[in-house]
Amino acid sequence: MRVGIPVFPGSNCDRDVGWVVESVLGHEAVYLWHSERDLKNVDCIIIPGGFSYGDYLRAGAMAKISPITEAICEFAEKGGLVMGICNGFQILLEAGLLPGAMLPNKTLSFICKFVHLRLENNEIPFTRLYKKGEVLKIPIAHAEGNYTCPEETLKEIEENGQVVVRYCSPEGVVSEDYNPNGSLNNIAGICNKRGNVFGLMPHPERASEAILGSEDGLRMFKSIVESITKV
Ligand SMILES: NC(=O)CC[C@H](N)C(=O)O
Repeated sequence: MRVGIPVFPGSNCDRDVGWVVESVLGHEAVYLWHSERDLKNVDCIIIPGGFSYGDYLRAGAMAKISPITEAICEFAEKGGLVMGICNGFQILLEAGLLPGAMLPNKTLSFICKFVHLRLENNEIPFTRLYKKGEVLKIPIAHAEGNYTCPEETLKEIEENGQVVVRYCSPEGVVSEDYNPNGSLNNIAGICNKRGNVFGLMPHPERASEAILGSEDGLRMFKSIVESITKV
């Protein structure tokens, strides 16, 4: 399988995602430079974390108009699988592939730590190897992860099952005490209505090997592989 990993000036998790794809899973990572429009026949796209274009204006606001993002939007419209991690999620929001927007964290600081997530939807291609209600330990590292959207959108995404992961306690309790950044309804990741585009603030690639303190993120990558190779 060929996994496309877009690289923007300021991306800093592209090689980490590439490591998981190649060294942990044994698939091919294809790096796609931001000024290219050719997706090089990849099977799926994983937009990595980082600070695309220095997070100027707003995180993801400049990346949304780069040629590679236009190509990714066309790929997603045709049903291609696109996952955005952290800055990748911010780019998907800015590009309109996912609903809502990010505000600065409620603490107004950069937060880098392990958090717990409750898996709310295991019926999309990115989470099929998890159990619904499972608690995952995966780290966050961001300054703009405070998810917001209009009230009607929130109602819609909740009713459609588009909230895929939520910040929670180690026991799986969702409460304000375990909301690191102020996100509405403790939202950590959402998908589009069709389920082929998924964005999350936590970094599954940083929780894909035991030596990193958790392997709970690995099944997201394995789920994508399975969805593509075993449809
Ligand atoms: N880890 C990342 O992707 C970086 C975070 C992001 N650009 C922010 O600070 O909000």
